[in-house]
Amino acid sequence: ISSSYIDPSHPVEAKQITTSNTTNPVKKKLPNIKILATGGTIAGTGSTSTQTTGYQAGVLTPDQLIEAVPTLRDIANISTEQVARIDSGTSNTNAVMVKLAKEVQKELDDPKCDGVVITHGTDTLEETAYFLNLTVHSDKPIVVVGAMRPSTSISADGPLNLYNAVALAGSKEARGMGVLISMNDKIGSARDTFKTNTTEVDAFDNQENGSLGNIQGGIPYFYNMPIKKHTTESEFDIRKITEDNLHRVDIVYSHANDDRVIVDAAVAAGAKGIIHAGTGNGSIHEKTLPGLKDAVKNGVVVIRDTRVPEGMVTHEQIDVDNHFVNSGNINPQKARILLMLALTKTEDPNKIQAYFNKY
Ligand SMILES: NC(=O)C[C@H](N)C(=O)O
Repeated sequence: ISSSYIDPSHPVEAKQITTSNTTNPVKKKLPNIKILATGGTIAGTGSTSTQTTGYQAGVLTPDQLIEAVPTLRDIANISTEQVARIDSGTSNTNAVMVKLAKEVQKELDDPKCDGVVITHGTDTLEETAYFLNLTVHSDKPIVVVGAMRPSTSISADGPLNLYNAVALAGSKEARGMGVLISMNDKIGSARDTFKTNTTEVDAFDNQENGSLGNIQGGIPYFYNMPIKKHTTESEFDIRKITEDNLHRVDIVYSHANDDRVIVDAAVAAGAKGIIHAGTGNGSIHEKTLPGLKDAVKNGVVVIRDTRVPEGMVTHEQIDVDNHFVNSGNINPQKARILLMLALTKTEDPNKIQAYFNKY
C-alpha cells in the first residue's frame, strides 16, 4: 500500500499531482461509483511519515486519493467530486451535511450511477452518515469512509479503507442496507456505528448493537441487516430540506455537581431541542431538572439520553410527568441529528417519541 501511496518523505502539494476528470474508458461490467470527497484525515498530509497527530486534514483532492490506489480501476468505473474540504472535527456544519446529502441524492437518481462513496473525516463521520441514512432516498449502496492516519503516514489506513468502500459500494449485497460505514475491514450501519477511539486505526465500533459484516479480499460478507428504518422508508427527504429548516439542537452533558446553567444557556441561544446526555439510565441531576422543565414550558423538546455508551434509556413512551422524550439506544450526537429532522415535522413530544422508536 505505502509504495503506491505518496512518498512520505516528500509531502506533495495538491497542485503537483496531475488531477484529471478523465477516468478509465468505461468498462461494461464494472459498477459506476461516484466518490464524493469532503476532506478529513483520509485526505490529510503531515510533514513526516511518523506524524499521526497535528497534521493537516483535507489536503488531497479526490483524484489524488484514487491515484494512490490504482487497483480501484479494476473494480469500478470511478468519477469524483469535491463537495467540501474540511476537518470534520473542527468544521462540519448542518450546511455541509445538507449540501452533501443533496449531492448524494442527485448522483443516485442518475440511472448510470450504481453507488456512492463519501470520503469524510472520522470525528463527525457518524453524524453525517446518520443524517444521510435518514434523508437520502435510494436503495443503491451509500458508503461513508475515512482514515485515522494521514496519507503521508507509514501504514496509512486510507488506501485500503477506500478500496474496501468502493468494493462495498459496487456490491449487490450492500443494496437496501441503508448508509454504511466501512472502516478497518468492517461494515457497520450508519445508525449503530460510532467512533470509540481517538487515534487508533480500529476507531469505529458498534458495541452491543453489532456489526453488519466484514470485507475480506475486497469482498463484502454480510451477517446482519439494520432493523431500524432508513433511506427509502424514511419520512425525511433531503429534496425537501434546506439548512434553514433545521432548528438549533444542543447537547447538554451531565456530571456530578451539575446544575441548570448550560440548559438555560441553550434555551437563551434559541435551541428548539435539547439532548440531555444524562448519567446512567438517563438520570437528570436534581439541580438541572428545573431548567429542563422550564425549557419544555418554553416549547423546547427535551430528549432524555445518556452519556453511557451501552444500554438503552427506557423506550417506547414519553416521560409522562415531564414530557421528555426517551432516546432508546441512540447516542447523543445521533439523537441531535434525529431531533433536528423530527422538528422539521412536529414539536409534539409523542410524535417525536414515535420517531425515536422507529429510526
Ligand atoms: N481521522 C480524522 O479524519 C480526524 C479529523 N480530525 C477529521 O475528522 O476530519
